[in-house]
Amino acid sequence: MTMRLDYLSIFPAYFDVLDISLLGKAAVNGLVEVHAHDLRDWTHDRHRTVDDTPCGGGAGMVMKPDPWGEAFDEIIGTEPDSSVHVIFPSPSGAPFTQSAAQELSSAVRIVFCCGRYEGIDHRVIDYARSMWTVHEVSLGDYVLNGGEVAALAITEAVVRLVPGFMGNPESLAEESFSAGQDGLLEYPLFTRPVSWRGLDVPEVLMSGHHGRIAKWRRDESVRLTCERRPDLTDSDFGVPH
Ligand SMILES: Nc1ccccc1-c1cnco1
Repeated sequence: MTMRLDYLSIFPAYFDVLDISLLGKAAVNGLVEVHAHDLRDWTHDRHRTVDDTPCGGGAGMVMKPDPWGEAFDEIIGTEPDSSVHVIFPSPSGAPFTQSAAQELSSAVRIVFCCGRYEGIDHRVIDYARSMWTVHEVSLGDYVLNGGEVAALAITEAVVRLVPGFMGNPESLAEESFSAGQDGLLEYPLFTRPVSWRGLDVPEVLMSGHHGRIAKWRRDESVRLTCERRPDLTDSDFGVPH
C-alpha cells in the first residue's frame, strides 16, 4: 500500500527536502509518493493573489478561500471521501501526539494545507470537514510563520511508522512516547569510548548484568520524566515499582 502525501503551500520548495534521507528512500521503494503544489497555480490575476484584508478589521492578511477550493477540486476531487486525511497545521489546533502519528500512519492519503499570513479563511476548513477527515493540529505553544515546517515534522513522525519504512521496527518500541516506554521519556544513551574527556559511561551499563541495567534504565526514565515532564506523570510514576 502506497501512502500519497500532498502539500499545498505558497512555498512548495520547502518540501524538496523530502527527496533525501529515509523519506527519499521510502519514495523510491514505493512506500510513499510525495506531491508538492504551489497554491498560486490556482489564482487567476496578474499578481497571483492569495490573500486579502480580514473581514471585521484587524492586523495582517487572511488567505482567500477561492484558490484553496480550486486546488482541492483538482488535487483531491469534488466527491466526499472520509479516507482522505486533510491536515491544517495551526497554532489553534489540537496538540499533535504520537498516537495521532500512529493513527495517520495507516492512511492512504494525507493532504497538508500550509497556511501563511494570519491564517486561512475559516470556510476552507469548514468545507474540507464536509468532504474529508480533517485534523487541525498544533506542534506546540509557539508561533511559526506558516504551516510548512509543522507539515514536515508531522510527515516525519507519521511516515517513520509506516510498516516497512524503518529498517529495524524494533527500534520504534524503545523511543520516548512510544507505547513500549509506558509513556516515559527515554533513558540516557551511551556508546564507546567508555571514557571520554574525563566523562565515563555509567558502570552499570558495562556490568553485563541485564537485570541491573534494566532497573537503571527504568529509574532514569522515571527520574527524567518527573523532572522534565510532570504533565506526563501520574501518581504511579513517582513511586518506583
Ligand atoms: N504558528 C503557526 C502558524 C501557521 C501554521 C502553524 C503554526 C503552528 C503549528 N504548531 C504551532 O504553531
